[in-house]
Amino acid sequence: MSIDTDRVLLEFDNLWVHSQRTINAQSIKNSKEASNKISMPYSIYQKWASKLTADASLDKEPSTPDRTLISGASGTLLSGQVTVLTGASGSGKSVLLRILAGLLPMSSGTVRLRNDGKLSSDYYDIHKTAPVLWRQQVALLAQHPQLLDGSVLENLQMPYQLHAHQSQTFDRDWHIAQLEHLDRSADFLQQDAKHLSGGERQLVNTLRLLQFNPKVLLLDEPTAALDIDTSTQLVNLLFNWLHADAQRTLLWVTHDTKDIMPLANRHWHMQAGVLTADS
Ligand SMILES: Nc1ncnc2c1ncn2[C@@H]1O[C@H](COP(=O)(O)OP(=O)(O)OP(=O)(O)O)[C@@H](O)[C@H]1O
Repeated sequence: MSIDTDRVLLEFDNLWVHSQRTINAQSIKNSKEASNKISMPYSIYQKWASKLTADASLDKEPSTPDRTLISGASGTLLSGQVTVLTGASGSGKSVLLRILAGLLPMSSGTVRLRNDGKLSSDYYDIHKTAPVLWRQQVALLAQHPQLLDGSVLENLQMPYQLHAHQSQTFDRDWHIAQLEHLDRSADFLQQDAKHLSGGERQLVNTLRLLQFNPKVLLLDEPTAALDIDTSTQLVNLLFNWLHADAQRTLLWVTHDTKDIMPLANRHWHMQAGVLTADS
């Protein structure tokens, strides 16, 4: 299948992100219009959109000076590959991931995702794609997962109530097969999410994302708070997912250069908002 590997799945070009000024009247108007069009986006999108409305003074200059968070970042994510992103705290790694996931507005630049569907364009453009559609394909796994009250099963099924996933069917057998890889029986589905350990919460959060088959998975230090065994299980889960389909890619932010770096195909580094790639 060499024809399918090393293809560009996602590319971003000349991304600039500034604090404050990125939140302007036009970006709010665009986000509201996009939100209206898709009728029921993820709650995180709604929270973000309402925060923009509450925080931003639409036609006024920002009250604090502009700060450049990302300076002209460009890069490509290739199919079947793991790209590791390192950098000091505060260098802009999480900001880059949230931009690529469509969770933060950028000041300028482009992000494009390969489209193998029957639409006329070969790529989805982040600026022209409904956020909920974008996030189905470019998913962000954060360090601290948010679970709802209820069982593991209810947490996994919850996204199917959203408009975006109403045409899809929850696949219990797929989850049970994944749980077997994680040394857990089907009984795990009935556990109360409130009583899960931090590691178990992360596993549930990961399954909740993977069940929708994203093409691009953005990982923001997902193993940072986990013990070694759970961390190993999560890494195995993520690599099984990556290798199950040639049209997938991982971008992995980590400070753990000992365990994760040897698994990487490529290494990027962020320093004060400037992204560089090892040759
Ligand atoms: N929405 C935002 N608006 C303004 N500034 C932000 C926003 N999000 C992050 N920042 C700032 O951008 C800088 C980079 O933050 P970021 O979270 O990307 O760092 P990081 O490299 O992921 O660090 P760490 O390794 O500690 O997680 C920080 O100074 C942070 O305060």
